[in-house]
Amino acid sequence: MYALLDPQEMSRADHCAVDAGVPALALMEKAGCAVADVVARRPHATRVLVLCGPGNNGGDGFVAARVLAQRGFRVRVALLGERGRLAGDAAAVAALWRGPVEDATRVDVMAADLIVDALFGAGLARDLDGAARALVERMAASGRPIVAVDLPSGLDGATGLVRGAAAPAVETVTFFRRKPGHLLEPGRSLCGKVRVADIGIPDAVLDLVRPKTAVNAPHLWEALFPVPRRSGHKYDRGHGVVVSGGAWTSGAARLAARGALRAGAGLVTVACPAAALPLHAGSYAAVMARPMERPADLSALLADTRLNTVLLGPGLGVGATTRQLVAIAAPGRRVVLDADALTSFAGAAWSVGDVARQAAALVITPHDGEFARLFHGTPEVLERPGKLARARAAAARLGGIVVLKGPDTVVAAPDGRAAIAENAPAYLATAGAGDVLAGITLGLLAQGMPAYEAAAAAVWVHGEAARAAGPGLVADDLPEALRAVYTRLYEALGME
Ligand SMILES: NC(=O)C1=CN([C@@H]2O[C@H](COP(=O)(O)OP(=O)(O)OC[C@H]3O[C@@H](n4cnc5c(N)ncnc54)[C@H](OP(=O)(O)O)[C@@H]3O)[C@@H](O)[C@H]2O)[C@@H](O)CC1
Ligand SMILES: Nc1ncnc2c1ncn2[C@@H]1O[C@H](COP(=O)(O)OP(=O)(O)O)[C@@H](O)[C@H]1O
Ligand SMILES: [K+]
Repeated sequence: MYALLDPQEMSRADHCAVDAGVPALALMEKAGCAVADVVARRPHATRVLVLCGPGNNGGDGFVAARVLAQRGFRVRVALLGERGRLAGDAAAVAALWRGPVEDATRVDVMAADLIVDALFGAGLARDLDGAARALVERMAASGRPIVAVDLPSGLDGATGLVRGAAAPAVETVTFFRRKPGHLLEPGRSLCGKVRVADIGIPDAVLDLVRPKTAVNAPHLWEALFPVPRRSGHKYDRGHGVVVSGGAWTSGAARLAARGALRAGAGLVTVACPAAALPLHAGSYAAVMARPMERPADLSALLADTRLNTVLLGPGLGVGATTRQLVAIAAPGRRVVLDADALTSFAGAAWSVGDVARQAAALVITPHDGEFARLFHGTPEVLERPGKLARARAAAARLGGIVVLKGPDTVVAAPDGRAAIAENAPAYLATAGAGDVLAGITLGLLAQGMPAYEAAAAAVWVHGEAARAAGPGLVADDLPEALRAVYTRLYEALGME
């Protein structure tokens, strides 16, 4: 359900299934039938044009065409490439198609109510160009509803990036499990509704394939989610510290502190310049505000070892003082770096690697801009194709957890595990939402949750809180909306 397989992993799953005795042709038949089922359920589609490519994606198209014709649809098939060059299972199923096979480079895409895009799927090997690209562009311009087989052709299943061109589908039928490209933008927006068809690959093959990417959902972290115990007290639930900027920029730290408390931290202290004290004290009475005029004041505050989890960044200011505060906070503590704390290390990712080595745990929560600044001059991270690979490379480079935010937030660990979020509504992109996320992460870390799971859980509950708050959301609503999310989670996790 939740595993995401890149094309290589999917190919391994396919081979494992065949080794276990499932005939490859049967997989293709089921795949094509699943596509036909989806097409048959679409409204007003009697004339169906199936565009088949030269590989097995095209094979699925031939099966779908045959099944739809048997069900009474008026089906035309057009092939990109020469029929004589079809091989293996694709050639076998093409031979079962009794109707004409048109030349896809010349076919009139407008003479159809619906187009089945079976040109390229997992085997996309390079950017589309020439006739293939022109065909995809004609398909995209046709305005006809498109049902994509496995992936919209031209979309890279591993990265979610478009290679040359891709036509937006109304529905995409994929097989066995979804692929990262179905969740990562722009892929997600191009796929339309994604349906996963069971084609007879046994779930047990996942034990052999061992995919490292998953949808971010409670299954990943619920076993480690901190649920209050009847016999517990607040000190069991950690003490988080938010390091705040001055009065004018203290809103970000206030949002973070609220997020941390609502996420279940036992206590939250804000360390701030004196001018910001009344603002913090008046925000949530439950937040404790402590004066911090100079970095030494933070050292003094953190001398109490119970304050073992610290967030730095939101509204903190960019520069040497922030770097100094990070250096004070990191040793032996669980640390979240966001916003200004990341920009303070622009082009110096190695320094953040040092922070990770000193800290008990490190989570960074950049958006794309902060990520690009931090890893400026680190091509082995920035030049990786796609958000998932970049986040993974960054986590490996730093030795810490990377939360690369956006509509498709990726959480990545140094060991290669990664989770992609799919529950964030578009209206979550609002000023201060990221500050609340950093605070929720702090709150979960303070409660002792392992860093990868804490970061993934924070992203998920943040998205759920946005949905619970609904359209018109402002960041201030998010900590309040967490209550409904926690109520459901605690119930599901069996709170005493
Ligand atoms: N795995 C499974 O369990 C199952 C998989 N199934 C299905 O198989 C699909 C994968 O099939 P696949 O591996 O044959 O690859 P596919 O996507 O058809 O493309 C390869 C062809 O495209 C060509 N080509 C590539 N890039 C190109 C470009 N830019 N421009 C032009 N040409 C390009 C490439 O040519 P070449 O690179 O060799 O020159 C080759 O001819 C998968 O998506 C699913 O639908 C199902 O049947 C159920 C079971
Ligand atoms: N298009 C989008 N759809 C859903 N969520 C989004 C989208 N764009 C951004 N987000 C989320 O909104 C939040 C914005 O955080 P950030 O960029 O740090 O903003 P701020 O600094 O204003 O808090 C992040 O949690 C991010 O994942
Ligand atoms: K396709």
